Amino acid sequence: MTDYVERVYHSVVKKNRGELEFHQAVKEVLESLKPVFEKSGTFEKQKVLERLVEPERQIIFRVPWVDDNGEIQVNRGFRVQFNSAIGPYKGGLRFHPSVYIGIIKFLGFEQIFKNSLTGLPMGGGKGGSDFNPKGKSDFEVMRFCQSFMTELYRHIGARVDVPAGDIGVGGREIGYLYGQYKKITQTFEGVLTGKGIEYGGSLVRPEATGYGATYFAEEMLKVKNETFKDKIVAISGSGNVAQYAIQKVNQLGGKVVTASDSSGYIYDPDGIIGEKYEFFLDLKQIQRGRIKEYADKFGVEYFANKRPWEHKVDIAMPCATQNEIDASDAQKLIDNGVIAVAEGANMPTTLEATNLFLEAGVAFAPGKAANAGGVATSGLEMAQNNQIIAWTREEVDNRLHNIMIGIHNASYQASKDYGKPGNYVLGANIAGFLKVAKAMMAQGHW
Ligand SMILES: NC(=O)C1=CN([C@@H]2O[C@H](COP(=O)(O)OP(=O)(O)OC[C@H]3O[C@@H](n4cnc5c(N)ncnc54)[C@H](O)[C@@H]3O)[C@@H](O)[C@H]2O)C=CC1
Ligand SMILES: O=C(O)CCC(=O)C(=O)O
Repeated sequence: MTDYVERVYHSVVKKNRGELEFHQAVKEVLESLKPVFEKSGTFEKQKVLERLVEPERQIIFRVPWVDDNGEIQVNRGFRVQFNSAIGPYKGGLRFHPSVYIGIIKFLGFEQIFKNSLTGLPMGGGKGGSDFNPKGKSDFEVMRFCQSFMTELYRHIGARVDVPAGDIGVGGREIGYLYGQYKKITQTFEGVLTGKGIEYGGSLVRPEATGYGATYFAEEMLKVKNETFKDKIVAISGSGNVAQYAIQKVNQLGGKVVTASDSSGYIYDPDGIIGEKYEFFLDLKQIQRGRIKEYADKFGVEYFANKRPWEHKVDIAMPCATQNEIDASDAQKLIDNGVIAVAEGANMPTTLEATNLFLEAGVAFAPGKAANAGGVATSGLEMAQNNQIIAWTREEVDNRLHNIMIGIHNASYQASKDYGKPGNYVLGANIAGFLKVAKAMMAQGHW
Protein backbone atom coordinates (compact mmCIF):
# COMPACT_ATOMS: atom_id res chain seq x y z
CA MET A 1 0.00 0.00 0.00
CA THR A 2 1.12 3.61 -0.43
CA ASP A 3 1.96 5.48 2.79
CA TYR A 4 -1.31 7.37 2.49
CA VAL A 5 -3.44 4.26 2.15
CA GLU A 6 -1.51 2.54 4.93
CA ARG A 7 -2.01 5.50 7.28
CA VAL A 8 -5.74 5.65 6.64
CA TYR A 9 -6.15 1.89 7.07
CA HIS A 10 -4.32 1.90 10.40
CA SER A 11 -6.42 4.74 11.69
CA VAL A 12 -9.58 2.83 10.68
CA VAL A 13 -8.41 -0.21 12.65
CA LYS A 14 -7.55 1.96 15.66
CA LYS A 15 -10.79 3.94 15.65
CA ASN A 16 -13.11 1.00 14.97
CA ARG A 17 -11.77 -1.64 17.32
CA GLY A 18 -13.06 -5.16 16.94
CA GLU A 19 -15.02 -4.38 13.76
CA LEU A 20 -13.24 -7.08 11.76
CA GLU A 21 -15.58 -7.23 8.77
CA PHE A 22 -15.40 -3.45 8.40
CA HIS A 23 -11.58 -3.57 8.49
CA GLN A 24 -11.64 -6.31 5.83
CA ALA A 25 -13.92 -4.37 3.48
CA VAL A 26 -11.85 -1.18 3.88
CA LYS A 27 -8.59 -3.04 3.30
CA GLU A 28 -9.80 -4.59 0.04
CA VAL A 29 -10.95 -1.24 -1.33
CA LEU A 30 -7.89 0.72 -0.20
CA GLU A 31 -5.46 -1.82 -1.65
CA SER A 32 -7.18 -1.49 -5.02
CA LEU A 33 -7.03 2.29 -4.93
CA LYS A 34 -3.26 2.46 -4.57
CA PRO A 35 -2.65 3.11 -8.32
CA VAL A 36 -5.16 5.99 -8.21
CA PHE A 37 -3.16 7.78 -5.51
CA GLU A 38 0.11 7.07 -7.31
CA LYS A 39 -1.32 8.90 -10.34
CA SER A 40 -2.73 11.92 -8.51
CA GLY A 41 -2.11 13.63 -5.17
CA THR A 42 -5.42 15.54 -5.22
CA PHE A 43 -7.42 12.95 -3.32
CA GLU A 44 -4.84 12.85 -0.53
CA LYS A 45 -4.75 16.64 -0.29
CA GLN A 46 -8.53 16.76 -0.08
CA LYS A 47 -8.52 14.00 2.59
CA VAL A 48 -11.06 12.07 0.55
CA LEU A 49 -10.21 8.68 2.05
CA GLU A 50 -10.31 9.95 5.62
CA ARG A 51 -13.81 11.30 4.93
CA LEU A 52 -14.95 8.24 3.00
CA VAL A 53 -14.17 5.73 5.77
CA GLU A 54 -16.06 7.74 8.39
CA PRO A 55 -19.86 7.29 8.17
CA GLU A 56 -21.82 10.54 7.97
CA ARG A 57 -24.09 9.24 10.71
CA GLN A 58 -24.60 6.04 12.76
CA ILE A 59 -27.89 5.44 14.49
CA ILE A 60 -28.20 2.71 17.15
CA PHE A 61 -31.53 2.16 18.88
CA ARG A 62 -33.50 -0.08 21.21
CA VAL A 63 -36.18 -2.32 19.68
CA PRO A 64 -38.53 -3.69 22.36
CA TRP A 65 -41.33 -6.06 21.29
CA VAL A 66 -43.63 -8.68 22.82
CA ASP A 67 -43.37 -12.33 21.80
CA ASP A 68 -46.26 -14.82 21.48
CA ASN A 69 -45.86 -15.84 25.15
CA GLY A 70 -46.39 -12.26 26.30
CA GLU A 71 -42.68 -11.86 27.19
CA ILE A 72 -40.94 -8.57 26.42
CA GLN A 73 -37.91 -9.00 24.16
CA VAL A 74 -35.28 -6.35 23.47
CA ASN A 75 -33.15 -6.20 20.33
CA ARG A 76 -30.73 -3.62 18.98
CA GLY A 77 -31.42 -1.71 15.75
CA PHE A 78 -28.91 0.00 13.46
CA ARG A 79 -28.87 2.37 10.51
CA VAL A 80 -25.55 3.61 9.20
CA GLN A 81 -25.89 6.52 6.77
CA PHE A 82 -22.48 6.22 5.21
CA ASN A 83 -22.22 8.55 2.27
CA SER A 84 -24.69 10.83 0.47
CA ALA A 85 -22.32 12.44 -2.06
CA ILE A 86 -24.18 11.10 -5.11
CA GLY A 87 -27.72 10.59 -3.79
CA PRO A 88 -29.93 9.66 -0.84
CA TYR A 89 -28.61 6.86 1.37
CA LYS A 90 -29.67 3.52 -0.09
CA GLY A 91 -29.10 -0.02 1.14
CA GLY A 92 -30.78 -2.96 2.80
CA LEU A 93 -31.72 -4.01 6.31
CA ARG A 94 -30.32 -7.28 7.69
CA PHE A 95 -32.08 -9.20 10.48
CA HIS A 96 -29.71 -11.88 11.77
CA PRO A 97 -28.35 -12.75 15.23
CA SER A 98 -24.77 -12.06 14.06
CA VAL A 99 -25.54 -8.40 13.32
CA TYR A 100 -23.46 -5.79 15.18
CA ILE A 101 -22.08 -2.43 14.15
CA GLY A 102 -19.02 -3.94 12.36
CA ILE A 103 -21.25 -5.94 9.98
CA ILE A 104 -23.52 -2.99 9.24
CA LYS A 105 -20.51 -0.74 8.58
CA PHE A 106 -18.86 -3.24 6.22
CA LEU A 107 -22.10 -3.55 4.29
CA GLY A 108 -22.69 0.24 4.26
CA PHE A 109 -19.14 0.88 3.07
CA GLU A 110 -19.46 -1.64 0.22
CA GLN A 111 -22.79 -0.08 -0.71
CA ILE A 112 -21.17 3.31 -1.48
CA PHE A 113 -19.11 1.88 -4.35
CA LYS A 114 -21.78 -0.57 -5.51
CA ASN A 115 -24.42 2.13 -5.80
CA SER A 116 -21.97 4.36 -7.65
CA LEU A 117 -21.29 1.55 -10.16
CA THR A 118 -25.00 1.26 -11.02
CA GLY A 119 -24.83 4.72 -12.62
CA LEU A 120 -27.92 5.77 -10.64
CA PRO A 121 -27.92 8.62 -8.10
CA MET A 122 -27.85 6.65 -4.84
CA GLY A 123 -25.60 7.11 -1.80
CA GLY A 124 -24.56 4.31 0.56
CA GLY A 125 -26.27 3.12 3.73
CA LYS A 126 -27.18 -0.08 5.53
CA GLY A 127 -29.06 -1.14 8.63
CA GLY A 128 -30.53 -4.03 10.51
CA SER A 129 -30.87 -5.75 13.83
CA ASP A 130 -29.63 -8.75 15.80
CA PHE A 131 -33.23 -10.02 15.73
CA ASN A 132 -33.43 -13.64 14.52
CA PRO A 133 -36.54 -14.21 12.36
CA LYS A 134 -35.90 -17.98 12.29
CA GLY A 135 -38.65 -19.84 14.13
CA LYS A 136 -40.69 -16.68 14.83
CA SER A 137 -44.40 -16.52 14.02
CA ASP A 138 -45.70 -13.99 11.47
CA PHE A 139 -47.20 -11.96 14.34
CA GLU A 140 -43.88 -11.87 16.19
CA VAL A 141 -42.11 -10.70 13.04
CA MET A 142 -44.83 -8.08 12.54
CA ARG A 143 -44.55 -6.74 16.09
CA PHE A 144 -40.77 -6.60 15.79
CA CYS A 145 -40.95 -4.73 12.44
CA GLN A 146 -43.47 -2.25 13.84
CA SER A 147 -41.24 -1.49 16.82
CA PHE A 148 -38.15 -1.21 14.59
CA MET A 149 -39.91 1.29 12.31
CA THR A 150 -41.31 3.26 15.26
CA GLU A 151 -37.75 4.52 15.78
CA LEU A 152 -36.35 4.29 12.23
CA TYR A 153 -39.09 6.37 10.58
CA ARG A 154 -37.69 9.68 11.83
CA HIS A 155 -34.34 9.07 10.10
CA ILE A 156 -35.54 8.01 6.63
CA GLY A 157 -37.58 9.37 3.71
CA ALA A 158 -37.96 8.96 -0.05
CA ARG A 159 -35.34 11.69 -0.64
CA VAL A 160 -33.33 11.06 2.52
CA ASP A 161 -32.65 7.37 3.06
CA VAL A 162 -34.40 4.45 1.38
CA PRO A 163 -33.89 1.02 3.06
CA ALA A 164 -34.68 -2.35 1.46
CA GLY A 165 -34.18 -6.05 2.22
CA ASP A 166 -31.09 -8.15 2.90
CA ILE A 167 -30.58 -11.39 4.89
CA GLY A 168 -33.72 -12.09 6.93
CA VAL A 169 -35.66 -9.22 5.36
CA GLY A 170 -37.86 -10.12 2.40
CA GLY A 171 -41.30 -9.17 1.12
CA ARG A 172 -43.08 -10.03 4.39
CA GLU A 173 -40.84 -7.81 6.52
CA ILE A 174 -40.84 -4.93 4.01
CA GLY A 175 -44.66 -5.03 4.07
CA TYR A 176 -44.84 -4.75 7.87
CA LEU A 177 -42.19 -2.01 7.93
CA TYR A 178 -43.97 -0.05 5.20
CA GLY A 179 -47.35 -0.32 6.93
CA GLN A 180 -45.91 1.12 10.13
CA TYR A 181 -44.10 3.96 8.31
CA LYS A 182 -47.32 4.92 6.55
CA LYS A 183 -49.32 4.80 9.77
CA ILE A 184 -46.88 7.06 11.64
CA THR A 185 -46.21 9.59 8.87
CA GLN A 186 -49.50 9.48 6.93
CA THR A 187 -47.37 9.47 3.80
CA PHE A 188 -47.52 7.03 0.90
CA GLU A 189 -44.08 7.40 -0.65
CA GLY A 190 -41.23 5.28 -1.96
CA VAL A 191 -39.44 5.18 1.38
CA LEU A 192 -38.64 1.46 1.08
CA THR A 193 -37.90 -0.71 -1.95
CA GLY A 194 -38.70 -4.37 -2.44
CA LYS A 195 -42.33 -3.49 -1.75
CA GLY A 196 -45.17 -5.77 -2.84
CA ILE A 197 -46.34 -5.23 -6.39
CA GLU A 198 -49.78 -4.14 -5.12
CA TYR A 199 -48.41 -1.13 -3.21
CA GLY A 200 -45.62 0.39 -5.28
CA GLY A 201 -43.13 -2.44 -5.73
CA SER A 202 -41.33 -3.06 -9.01
CA LEU A 203 -41.59 -6.15 -11.14
CA VAL A 204 -38.28 -8.07 -11.22
CA ARG A 205 -36.98 -6.61 -7.90
CA PRO A 206 -37.26 -10.04 -6.21
CA GLU A 207 -35.31 -11.66 -9.06
CA ALA A 208 -32.89 -8.77 -9.62
CA THR A 209 -29.86 -9.66 -7.50
CA GLY A 210 -29.66 -13.29 -8.64
CA TYR A 211 -30.41 -12.41 -12.26
CA GLY A 212 -27.92 -9.52 -12.16
CA ALA A 213 -25.10 -11.69 -10.78
CA THR A 214 -25.73 -14.19 -13.55
CA TYR A 215 -25.79 -11.46 -16.21
CA PHE A 216 -22.45 -10.21 -14.87
CA ALA A 217 -20.96 -13.72 -14.93
CA GLU A 218 -22.23 -14.11 -18.51
CA GLU A 219 -20.28 -10.98 -19.52
CA MET A 220 -17.09 -12.30 -17.86
CA LEU A 221 -17.55 -15.59 -19.71
CA LYS A 222 -17.96 -13.71 -23.00
CA VAL A 223 -14.52 -12.15 -22.48
CA LYS A 224 -13.20 -15.72 -22.27
CA ASN A 225 -15.24 -16.77 -25.34
CA GLU A 226 -17.40 -18.95 -23.11
CA THR A 227 -21.10 -19.15 -22.20
CA PHE A 228 -23.20 -20.76 -19.46
CA LYS A 229 -24.34 -23.51 -21.84
CA ASP A 230 -23.60 -26.93 -20.28
CA LYS A 231 -21.47 -25.42 -17.50
CA ILE A 232 -21.63 -27.00 -14.05
CA VAL A 233 -22.33 -24.38 -11.40
CA ALA A 234 -22.01 -24.47 -7.60
CA ILE A 235 -24.27 -22.01 -5.80
CA SER A 236 -24.39 -21.46 -2.03
CA GLY A 237 -27.37 -20.16 -0.10
CA SER A 238 -31.01 -20.83 -0.78
CA GLY A 239 -32.46 -17.41 -0.06
CA ASN A 240 -33.53 -14.61 -2.35
CA VAL A 241 -30.25 -14.22 -4.25
CA ALA A 242 -29.56 -17.95 -4.65
CA GLN A 243 -33.14 -18.71 -5.76
CA TYR A 244 -33.01 -16.40 -8.76
CA ALA A 245 -29.38 -17.04 -9.64
CA ILE A 246 -30.36 -20.71 -10.00
CA GLN A 247 -33.36 -19.78 -12.16
CA LYS A 248 -31.31 -17.59 -14.50
CA VAL A 249 -28.44 -20.10 -14.81
CA ASN A 250 -31.03 -22.75 -15.72
CA GLN A 251 -32.49 -20.42 -18.38
CA LEU A 252 -29.01 -19.89 -19.84
CA GLY A 253 -28.39 -23.63 -20.16
CA GLY A 254 -26.10 -24.17 -17.15
CA LYS A 255 -26.56 -26.87 -14.52
CA VAL A 256 -26.69 -25.87 -10.83
CA VAL A 257 -25.65 -28.79 -8.64
CA THR A 258 -25.62 -27.28 -5.13
CA ALA A 259 -27.67 -25.13 -2.74
CA SER A 260 -27.14 -24.59 0.97
CA ASP A 261 -28.29 -23.06 4.21
CA SER A 262 -26.55 -22.48 7.52
CA SER A 263 -26.92 -26.22 8.40
CA GLY A 264 -25.34 -27.75 5.27
CA TYR A 265 -25.68 -28.23 1.51
CA ILE A 266 -27.26 -30.56 -1.04
CA TYR A 267 -25.48 -31.95 -4.10
CA ASP A 268 -27.74 -32.84 -7.02
CA PRO A 269 -25.60 -33.96 -9.99
CA ASP A 270 -28.62 -33.80 -12.32
CA GLY A 271 -29.30 -30.14 -11.52
CA ILE A 272 -31.85 -28.18 -9.46
CA ILE A 273 -34.28 -27.77 -12.31
CA GLY A 274 -37.90 -28.30 -13.38
CA GLU A 275 -40.14 -29.80 -10.72
CA LYS A 276 -37.17 -30.04 -8.32
CA TYR A 277 -36.61 -26.28 -8.64
CA GLU A 278 -40.33 -25.64 -8.00
CA PHE A 279 -40.13 -27.79 -4.85
CA PHE A 280 -36.99 -25.89 -3.74
CA LEU A 281 -38.70 -22.51 -4.25
CA ASP A 282 -41.80 -23.57 -2.33
CA LEU A 283 -39.65 -25.08 0.45
CA LYS A 284 -37.75 -21.84 0.96
CA GLN A 285 -40.32 -19.16 0.11
CA ILE A 286 -43.53 -20.66 1.53
CA GLN A 287 -42.67 -23.49 3.94
CA ARG A 288 -39.54 -21.69 5.27
CA GLY A 289 -38.01 -25.19 5.60
CA ARG A 290 -34.43 -26.49 5.65
CA ILE A 291 -32.47 -27.45 2.52
CA LYS A 292 -32.01 -31.02 3.83
CA GLU A 293 -35.67 -31.63 2.96
CA TYR A 294 -34.69 -31.36 -0.73
CA ALA A 295 -32.20 -34.22 -0.25
CA ASP A 296 -34.82 -36.29 1.63
CA LYS A 297 -37.41 -35.73 -1.11
CA PHE A 298 -35.21 -36.40 -4.15
CA GLY A 299 -32.70 -38.88 -2.70
CA VAL A 300 -29.60 -36.78 -3.36
CA GLU A 301 -26.60 -36.32 -1.08
CA TYR A 302 -26.73 -33.92 1.89
CA PHE A 303 -23.56 -32.69 3.59
CA ALA A 304 -24.24 -31.37 7.10
CA ASN A 305 -22.15 -28.43 8.36
CA LYS A 306 -20.14 -28.22 5.14
CA ARG A 307 -19.74 -25.71 2.32
CA PRO A 308 -20.46 -26.56 -1.32
CA TRP A 309 -17.03 -25.84 -2.82
CA GLU A 310 -15.59 -29.37 -2.86
CA HIS A 311 -16.96 -30.64 -6.20
CA LYS A 312 -15.70 -30.26 -9.74
CA VAL A 313 -17.52 -27.23 -11.16
CA ASP A 314 -16.87 -24.67 -13.89
CA ILE A 315 -18.44 -21.70 -12.14
CA ALA A 316 -19.00 -20.83 -8.47
CA MET A 317 -21.56 -18.30 -7.23
CA PRO A 318 -21.46 -17.73 -3.47
CA CYS A 319 -24.90 -16.31 -2.61
CA ALA A 320 -25.24 -16.83 1.17
CA THR A 321 -23.13 -14.65 3.44
CA GLN A 322 -19.72 -13.07 4.17
CA ASN A 323 -16.50 -15.09 4.33
CA GLU A 324 -18.00 -18.35 3.09
CA ILE A 325 -15.07 -19.08 0.71
CA ASP A 326 -11.73 -19.19 2.49
CA ALA A 327 -8.29 -19.96 1.06
CA SER A 328 -8.70 -23.74 1.29
CA ASP A 329 -12.12 -23.59 -0.44
CA ALA A 330 -10.62 -21.39 -3.16
CA GLN A 331 -7.71 -23.78 -3.67
CA LYS A 332 -10.14 -26.72 -4.04
CA LEU A 333 -12.16 -24.83 -6.64
CA ILE A 334 -9.00 -23.85 -8.54
CA ASP A 335 -7.61 -27.41 -8.44
CA ASN A 336 -10.96 -28.61 -9.81
CA GLY A 337 -10.69 -26.22 -12.78
CA VAL A 338 -13.14 -23.42 -11.91
CA ILE A 339 -13.05 -20.70 -14.59
CA ALA A 340 -15.29 -18.01 -13.06
CA VAL A 341 -16.50 -16.91 -9.62
CA ALA A 342 -19.30 -14.33 -9.27
CA GLU A 343 -20.19 -13.08 -5.79
CA GLY A 344 -23.97 -12.87 -5.33
CA ALA A 345 -23.45 -12.27 -1.60
CA ASN A 346 -21.59 -9.37 0.00
CA MET A 347 -17.90 -10.17 0.66
CA PRO A 348 -18.36 -13.98 0.62
CA THR A 349 -14.69 -14.49 -0.30
CA THR A 350 -11.86 -13.76 2.14
CA LEU A 351 -9.02 -11.51 0.98
CA GLU A 352 -6.63 -14.48 0.87
CA ALA A 353 -9.06 -16.50 -1.25
CA THR A 354 -9.69 -13.56 -3.58
CA ASN A 355 -5.95 -13.22 -4.20
CA LEU A 356 -5.68 -16.96 -4.96
CA PHE A 357 -8.42 -16.65 -7.62
CA LEU A 358 -6.76 -13.58 -9.15
CA GLU A 359 -3.33 -15.22 -9.22
CA ALA A 360 -4.81 -18.36 -10.84
CA GLY A 361 -6.41 -16.27 -13.62
CA VAL A 362 -9.97 -17.15 -12.59
CA ALA A 363 -12.48 -14.50 -13.75
CA PHE A 364 -13.53 -13.13 -10.37
CA ALA A 365 -16.46 -10.72 -9.91
CA PRO A 366 -16.54 -8.95 -6.53
CA GLY A 367 -19.96 -8.55 -4.89
CA LYS A 368 -20.06 -4.79 -5.21
CA ALA A 369 -20.14 -5.27 -9.00
CA ALA A 370 -21.80 -8.67 -9.43
CA ASN A 371 -24.65 -8.24 -6.95
CA ALA A 372 -25.40 -4.61 -7.80
CA GLY A 373 -28.47 -5.66 -9.80
CA GLY A 374 -30.56 -5.73 -6.62
CA VAL A 375 -29.93 -2.17 -5.61
CA ALA A 376 -30.00 -1.04 -9.26
CA THR A 377 -33.53 -2.40 -9.57
CA SER A 378 -34.37 -0.73 -6.27
CA GLY A 379 -33.26 2.46 -8.00
CA LEU A 380 -35.65 1.61 -10.84
CA GLU A 381 -38.40 1.09 -8.24
CA MET A 382 -37.67 4.57 -6.85
CA ALA A 383 -37.82 6.01 -10.37
CA GLN A 384 -41.24 4.41 -10.96
CA ASN A 385 -42.54 5.56 -7.56
CA ASN A 386 -41.42 9.13 -8.23
CA GLN A 387 -43.29 9.20 -11.53
CA ILE A 388 -46.29 7.23 -10.23
CA ILE A 389 -45.96 4.67 -13.01
CA ALA A 390 -45.26 0.93 -13.28
CA TRP A 391 -43.03 -0.53 -15.98
CA THR A 392 -43.57 -3.97 -17.50
CA ARG A 393 -41.44 -6.96 -16.51
CA GLU A 394 -39.66 -6.78 -19.86
CA GLU A 395 -38.85 -3.08 -19.44
CA VAL A 396 -37.34 -3.56 -15.97
CA ASP A 397 -35.43 -6.70 -16.95
CA ASN A 398 -33.95 -4.97 -20.03
CA ARG A 399 -32.84 -2.03 -17.92
CA LEU A 400 -31.34 -4.36 -15.32
CA HIS A 401 -29.51 -6.34 -17.99
CA ASN A 402 -28.09 -3.16 -19.55
CA ILE A 403 -27.00 -1.83 -16.16
CA MET A 404 -25.13 -5.10 -15.45
CA ILE A 405 -23.42 -4.98 -18.85
CA GLY A 406 -22.50 -1.35 -18.08
CA ILE A 407 -21.03 -2.29 -14.68
CA HIS A 408 -19.04 -5.11 -16.26
CA ASN A 409 -17.68 -2.83 -18.97
CA ALA A 410 -16.84 0.03 -16.60
CA SER A 411 -15.02 -2.36 -14.24
CA TYR A 412 -13.17 -4.05 -17.10
CA GLN A 413 -12.19 -0.68 -18.61
CA ALA A 414 -10.84 0.62 -15.28
CA SER A 415 -8.87 -2.61 -14.80
CA LYS A 416 -7.29 -1.98 -18.22
CA ASP A 417 -6.67 1.73 -17.60
CA TYR A 418 -4.84 0.90 -14.38
CA GLY A 419 -2.69 -1.85 -15.88
CA LYS A 420 -4.44 -5.02 -14.64
CA PRO A 421 -6.85 -6.07 -17.43
CA GLY A 422 -9.45 -8.52 -16.17
CA ASN A 423 -8.88 -7.74 -12.48
CA TYR A 424 -12.49 -6.84 -11.68
CA VAL A 425 -11.72 -6.25 -7.99
CA LEU A 426 -9.37 -3.42 -8.89
CA GLY A 427 -11.60 -2.19 -11.72
CA ALA A 428 -14.85 -2.10 -9.72
CA ASN A 429 -13.26 -0.41 -6.72
CA ILE A 430 -11.61 2.26 -8.85
CA ALA A 431 -14.62 2.93 -11.08
CA GLY A 432 -16.96 3.09 -8.05
CA PHE A 433 -14.57 5.30 -6.07
CA LEU A 434 -13.80 7.92 -8.73
CA LYS A 435 -17.39 9.08 -9.15
CA VAL A 436 -18.00 9.39 -5.40
CA ALA A 437 -14.63 11.07 -4.78
CA LYS A 438 -15.23 13.65 -7.52
CA ALA A 439 -18.71 14.39 -6.14
CA MET A 440 -17.30 14.78 -2.61
CA MET A 441 -14.60 17.19 -3.77
CA ALA A 442 -17.10 19.22 -5.82
CA GLN A 443 -19.31 19.68 -2.75
CA GLY A 444 -16.62 21.11 -0.43
CA HIS A 445 -15.33 19.78 2.86
CA TRP A 446 -18.21 18.01 4.59
N1 LIG B 1 -31.44 -9.45 -1.34
C1 LIG B 1 -30.74 -8.62 -2.09
O1 LIG B 1 -31.28 -7.92 -2.93
C2 LIG B 1 -29.27 -8.57 -1.96
C3 LIG B 1 -28.56 -9.41 -1.15
N2 LIG B 1 -27.21 -9.38 -1.15
C4 LIG B 1 -26.42 -10.29 -0.32
O2 LIG B 1 -26.69 -11.62 -0.72
C5 LIG B 1 -26.53 -12.50 0.40
C6 LIG B 1 -27.79 -13.32 0.59
O3 LIG B 1 -28.87 -12.43 0.87
P1 LIG B 1 -30.40 -12.83 0.61
O4 LIG B 1 -30.47 -13.96 -0.34
O5 LIG B 1 -31.12 -11.58 0.34
O6 LIG B 1 -30.82 -13.30 2.07
P2 LIG B 1 -31.86 -14.44 2.49
O7 LIG B 1 -32.15 -14.18 3.92
O8 LIG B 1 -32.98 -14.50 1.53
O9 LIG B 1 -30.98 -15.74 2.33
C7 LIG B 1 -29.77 -15.89 3.00
C8 LIG B 1 -29.26 -17.28 2.72
O10 LIG B 1 -27.96 -17.42 3.30
C9 LIG B 1 -27.96 -18.55 4.15
N3 LIG B 1 -27.07 -18.27 5.28
C10 LIG B 1 -27.16 -17.28 6.18
N4 LIG B 1 -26.16 -17.38 7.07
C11 LIG B 1 -25.43 -18.43 6.67
C12 LIG B 1 -24.26 -19.04 7.16
N5 LIG B 1 -23.65 -18.58 8.25
N6 LIG B 1 -23.76 -20.12 6.49
C13 LIG B 1 -24.37 -20.59 5.38
N7 LIG B 1 -25.49 -20.05 4.88
C14 LIG B 1 -25.99 -18.99 5.52
C15 LIG B 1 -29.39 -18.68 4.62
O11 LIG B 1 -29.67 -20.00 5.06
C16 LIG B 1 -30.13 -18.34 3.34
O12 LIG B 1 -30.18 -19.42 2.47
C17 LIG B 1 -26.13 -11.61 1.57
O13 LIG B 1 -24.73 -11.53 1.61
C18 LIG B 1 -26.69 -10.26 1.16
O14 LIG B 1 -26.02 -9.20 1.80
C19 LIG B 1 -26.52 -8.53 -1.96
C20 LIG B 1 -27.16 -7.67 -2.77
C21 LIG B 1 -28.59 -7.54 -2.77
O1 LIG C 1 -31.99 -2.76 -2.81
C1 LIG C 1 -31.39 -2.15 -1.96
O2 LIG C 1 -31.55 -0.99 -1.66
C2 LIG C 1 -30.34 -2.82 -1.10
C3 LIG C 1 -29.69 -4.01 -1.65
C4 LIG C 1 -28.58 -4.37 -0.72
O3 LIG C 1 -28.75 -4.33 0.48
C5 LIG C 1 -27.29 -4.70 -1.24
O4 LIG C 1 -27.00 -4.34 -2.39
O5 LIG C 1 -26.48 -5.31 -0.52
